Amino acid sequence: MSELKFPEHFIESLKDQPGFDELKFTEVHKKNNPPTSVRINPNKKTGFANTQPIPWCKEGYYLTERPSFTFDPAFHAGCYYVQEASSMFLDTIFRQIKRDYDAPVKVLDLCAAPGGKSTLLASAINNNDLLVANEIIKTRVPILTDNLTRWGNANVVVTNNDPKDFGRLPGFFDVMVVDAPCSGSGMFRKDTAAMDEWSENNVSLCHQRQERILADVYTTLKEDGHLIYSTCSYSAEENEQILDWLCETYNIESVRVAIDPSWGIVETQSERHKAWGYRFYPDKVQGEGLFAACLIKREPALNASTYKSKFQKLNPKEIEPLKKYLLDSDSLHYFKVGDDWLAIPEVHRDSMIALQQALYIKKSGVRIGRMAGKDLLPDHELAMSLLINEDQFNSVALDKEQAIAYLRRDNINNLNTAKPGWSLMTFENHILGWAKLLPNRVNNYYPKELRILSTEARIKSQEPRQ
Ligand SMILES: C[S@@+](CC[C@H](N)C(=O)[O-])C[C@H]1O[C@@H](n2cnc3c(N)ncnc32)[C@H](O)[C@@H]1O
Repeated sequence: MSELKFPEHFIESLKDQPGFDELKFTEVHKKNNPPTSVRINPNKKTGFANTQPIPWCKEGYYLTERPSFTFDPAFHAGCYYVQEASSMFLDTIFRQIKRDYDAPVKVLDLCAAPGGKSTLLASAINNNDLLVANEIIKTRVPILTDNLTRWGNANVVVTNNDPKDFGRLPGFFDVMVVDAPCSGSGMFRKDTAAMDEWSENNVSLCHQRQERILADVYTTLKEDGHLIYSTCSYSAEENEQILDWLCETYNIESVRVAIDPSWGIVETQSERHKAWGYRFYPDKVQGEGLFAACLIKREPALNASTYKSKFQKLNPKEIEPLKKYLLDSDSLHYFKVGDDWLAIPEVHRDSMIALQQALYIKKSGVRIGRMAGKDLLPDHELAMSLLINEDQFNSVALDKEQAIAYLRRDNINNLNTAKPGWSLMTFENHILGWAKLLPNRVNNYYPKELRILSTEARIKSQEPRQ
């Protein structure tokens, strides 16, 4: 057991919290062996040896050991996401409330980078639903877009906005997930450095910021729409007290989530309004600290603004040559950004018009590529997308060594059997990206910014942090 010193006043501040067991909580932090868990992409399935299902998430699994994710091509193909198990509880909440909606839903993930909850939501929604994943901090947007590009869903938009910008879209969303920035105590076991930043004062500052974020974004939720609120903090100020503040400030009701007692999750109620909350303690569940709650807005939203299309009028002749590269190509809306062609399911056309005018969009639907004469210069997003019509492209099956060389953006020659031209590089039937095969060499088009560097830093950064 290693030396462990919690920040001053931390343990005292938790003493009266429901379900808090000081002895067991301290022991589990001393042992410091957090479980490794992954969530499988249901559309790009892959397998792991020796797994155990995570009971509150359909596609979540504990692994008995931590493999080198960096050197696993299936990771880069978007076959799974490395995610802390407690965070996957969103799956239980979302699937439960989704049953109340007959029509397609629009979902906002407000604090989305690096994309753990967004990729979970992308798998839980249907094709006619839409996910908007937003991140306020510009430097954190690329990791979010990369993770969602790998995941492959076409009905996803990534934005880079301040929560108050969503005031331009009153009553737009049916479901809003606010995975708020917090004091981070729930991550102490995995990230002991987080302990240095913890203080009672920081908890109060986080509480104020959480109220501000929720107040800024509240109008974008529809009447009878659901708000899912979560933190990775144990402090009541950031959790149950936020629920009481919401109930006092708005006409909003708490939703009780059905959980199985064997899961070890502690159900709590806020002091004044008895709003339901769900606490994860690492001595009771196989996972890190988390708090989650679900509420439903019971007041009319302001009238939605109307937005007129800014899309260029397109000549159907221009779109025709693109269609063969995509599955379900007649059900898509095509548009151009600069010289690049993009596509999103046609059902989201009006939503795209509103989003384009209200927000700063960083990614929408699938970037297909650009036409050079009659030829398509295909984009990496197309290769990763679930919409790609693979029959239209040559592909080369790489062995593990070649796949890693490709993902490093090294030279990959000796592809003797391959035909010249654009070709998909695959590993065990999973697409990794593009290469252009020339008679005497191979041009590697794997995006430079995604290439494997020799450390594991990139993969670790996929997991949620503050
Ligand atoms: C807990 S993390 C989100 C983790 C993410 N939901 C996931 O599952 O991968 C909180 C996010 O909120 C963002 N954030 C920080 N300050 C914010 C603010 N004032 N408004 C909105 N988001 C903020 C952070 O940049 C961070 O990406």
